[in-house]
Amino acid sequence: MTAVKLDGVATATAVKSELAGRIAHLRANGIVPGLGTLLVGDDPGSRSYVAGKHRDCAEVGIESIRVDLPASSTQADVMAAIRDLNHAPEVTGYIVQLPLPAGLDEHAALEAIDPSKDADGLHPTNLGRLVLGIEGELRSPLPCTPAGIVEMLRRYDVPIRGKHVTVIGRGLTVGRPLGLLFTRKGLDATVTLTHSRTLDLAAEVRRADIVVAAVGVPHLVRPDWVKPGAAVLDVGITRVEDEETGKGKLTGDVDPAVAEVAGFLSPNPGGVGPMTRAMLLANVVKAAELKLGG
Ligand SMILES: Nc1nc(=O)c2c([nH]1)NC[C@@H]1CN(c3ccc(C(=O)N[C@@H](CCC(=O)O)C(=O)O)cc3)C=[N+]21
Repeated sequence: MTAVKLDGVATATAVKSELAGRIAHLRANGIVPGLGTLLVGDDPGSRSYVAGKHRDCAEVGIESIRVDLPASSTQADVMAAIRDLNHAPEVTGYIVQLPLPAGLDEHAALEAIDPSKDADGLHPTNLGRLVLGIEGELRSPLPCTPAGIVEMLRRYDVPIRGKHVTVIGRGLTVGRPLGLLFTRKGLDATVTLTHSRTLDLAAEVRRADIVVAAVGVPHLVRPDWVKPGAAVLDVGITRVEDEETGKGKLTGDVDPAVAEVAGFLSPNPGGVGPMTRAMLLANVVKAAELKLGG
């Protein structure tokens, strides 16, 4: 058996083309959506992610505003930049690129974001609304990677209700909010949220209909861990050296041989990453529509 590929590039393209129409409607009504990014320091990975977000915005008609601070910035510098973004009228939503350089307080930075401009859905108010599980159309942004995973599963008609989901990793941006999202009314999955102290990870993965691996351990998930036919989403990414060429390359958390057992598998790169970026754009559009009163 070979798994159906959960194609994040194609699915993100579909999401973006749907957003383009909504953006045109906003602009016709005098609202120009604008995404701000705050990048502190010069980590090459973070720089390239931020550059990608600005390219995505240009593609769909969202303005983008880039704020870059040096690695030597103090907490006060970061907080001042956040205050400016909160007040900038052309910025309808923004993100603080994580991780911040060592020594800076990420929680303080996230808490200072105006929740109505929180394009990542990581402000405590928005995470709190996710915990509260407000029914119906959610009026607050969802964290982008969890939202992208659910959107991808929906578009491939992968059943979720009543299914067993095993999430590997309890981090702020993926595992922790994903557990909350999958167990909400309407999605109704049963979730096992695992982490580095889980005693028998293989057993927790074997019982899952949907596996989400978000830890950054290359090829952690082995084919003999996966229930035949399960959907496997490979989120974690690690830069490793290619043994033959000596060049850097990206490796996911899932052994590629899992494709022989799984029913659905997201490649990495080309899977959840592009969906994360598409959902960031969706959050910006949603926030701008709320401004319009939609
Ligand atoms: N405030 C904040 N919000 C984030 O959403 C956030 C963050 N900080 N810090 C870092 C992580 C990581 N992240 C990725 C998004 C897309 C790809 C992506 O599109 N990757 C491509 C490959 C890109 C490449 O080649 O480097 C792919 O999977 O196909 C990767 C990683 C968002 N993050």
